[in-house]
Amino acid sequence: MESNMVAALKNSVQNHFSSVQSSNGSNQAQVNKVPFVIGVAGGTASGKTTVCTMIIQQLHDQRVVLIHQDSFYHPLTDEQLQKVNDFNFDHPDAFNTECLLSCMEKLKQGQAVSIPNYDSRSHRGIDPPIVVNPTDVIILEGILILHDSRVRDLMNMKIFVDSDSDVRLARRVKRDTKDWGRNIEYVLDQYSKFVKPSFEEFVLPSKKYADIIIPRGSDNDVAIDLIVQHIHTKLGQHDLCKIYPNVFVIHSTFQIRGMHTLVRDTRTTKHDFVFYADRLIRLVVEHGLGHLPFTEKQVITPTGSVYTGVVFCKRLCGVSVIRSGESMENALRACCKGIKIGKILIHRDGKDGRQLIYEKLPSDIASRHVLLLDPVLASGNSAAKAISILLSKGVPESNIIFLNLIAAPEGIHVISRRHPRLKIVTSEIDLYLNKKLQVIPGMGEFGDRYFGTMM
Ligand SMILES: Nc1nc2c(ncn2[C@@H]2O[C@H](COP(=O)(O)OP(=O)(O)OP(=O)(O)O)[C@@H](O)[C@H]2O)c(=O)[nH]1
Ligand SMILES: O=P(O)(O)OC[C@H]1O[C@H](OP(=O)(O)OP(=O)(O)O)[C@H](O)[C@@H]1O
Ligand SMILES: O=c1cc[nH]c(=O)[nH]1
Repeated sequence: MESNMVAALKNSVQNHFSSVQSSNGSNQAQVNKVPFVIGVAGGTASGKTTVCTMIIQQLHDQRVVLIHQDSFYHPLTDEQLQKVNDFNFDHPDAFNTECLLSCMEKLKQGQAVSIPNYDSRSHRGIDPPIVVNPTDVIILEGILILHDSRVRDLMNMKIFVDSDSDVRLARRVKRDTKDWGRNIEYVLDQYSKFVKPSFEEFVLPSKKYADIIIPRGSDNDVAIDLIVQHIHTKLGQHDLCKIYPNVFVIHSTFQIRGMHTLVRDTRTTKHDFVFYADRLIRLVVEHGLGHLPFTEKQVITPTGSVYTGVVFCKRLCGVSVIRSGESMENALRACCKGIKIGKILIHRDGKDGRQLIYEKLPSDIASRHVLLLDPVLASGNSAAKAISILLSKGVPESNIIFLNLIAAPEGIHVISRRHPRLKIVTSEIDLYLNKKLQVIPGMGEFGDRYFGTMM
């Protein structure tokens, strides 16, 4: 599982790295979009194909491709063909999963692939193969598509279509006899000998990996609407937010891009840098606070009406990483009156080591939600050290919200992989980290620019 995830992440970073010389000679980032991959599994005749078709229809403004796991059946040998009635088409070994993985790898890298055109009458691939072009959304459909962890790891969303087994059997009998011209005895024999046992042994256990289970299959319009809405939201996000559900980038507007343009401009004066960095920090802090738990509360308004609202989470504190993180304290204090703020000082020790020099944290920090403050996430070494200190004090990982202004993909990978339950809230994700561990394009040394200590 880990290795595939790492491969997917490397691709994502490579995509960010891939740059071309534009006509005016400047270095222009060419970002290949990583496709959003949806897996749709379920028992035979559960309605997977119909669910996929409905999703595709509703995603009409996106480039979507549907890939069937059936295309990756191993072609039967002459010997197997002679005893085809004894062949188990419902066993994971019937599929060439290596071929599926290699096709997916290429598609994720933005390359077109030829997938086998499997013919279920001859039980072999026929010419010509099917050419699949890279798209924004790839839907992988098949009874056992959630069975192999390597295939699951490619997916951003896993769906299981859960239809009643009697309904499925009835549909299967009808389809196999009417559409495929099969003999009823063979259909029922195949069902009891292979389809049902394999469903119980392999298909049903894969349901636990699904993010969404659709009861009643394609009859469930509400579930399909929700799925499509979620896909639309995810497609509008940065690729890293698709990979890591706990990474949040504040919604970009021209106003925010304008502030970023100012803080990133090397000619910006210290005074303006502080002014615009503070404005951006305030937005990140407000956004981060939005990830804290709330409880419902009703109040009476001056018109005598009831307003149903929420109460802010009370048990929280800030922790700033000295020195740049201290620039975020004012914004947090302005939003949360009287909030306790702890401090951590980490010294750069060698290329990637970080050494704790000093910490002063609230004594009851373990029972608080922690807003960890550091405007730049570069290699992730400082953050990793700071987080390890918080965890050692008993703060649950899921209680930490790490707030920063800019984040490099490398830092996001390090922190999100190590701490999947922690949330990262940032205002922009940059392209990459250079050999000097500077964020590119970045904003230079934040602390020097903010505190005016530049040489
Ligand atoms: N007899 C026979 N069965 C096959 C062959 N290839 C696939 N199958 C069967 O096809 C089934 C997988 O397809 P289904 O999930 O029923 O097909 P589907 O049309 O995608 O189903 P839904 O869209 O969910 O209704 C497996 O249970 C296999 O037993 C074949 O060559 N011969
Ligand atoms: O992700 P990393 O590679 O660890 O880099 C990020 C760290 O670098 C900056 O601090 P710096 O060490 O420059 O200290 P400063 O805040 O005193 O400027 C920044 O504020 C982070 O703490
Ligand atoms: O680019 C970088 C990297 C680390 N710290 C910064 O302030 N800027």
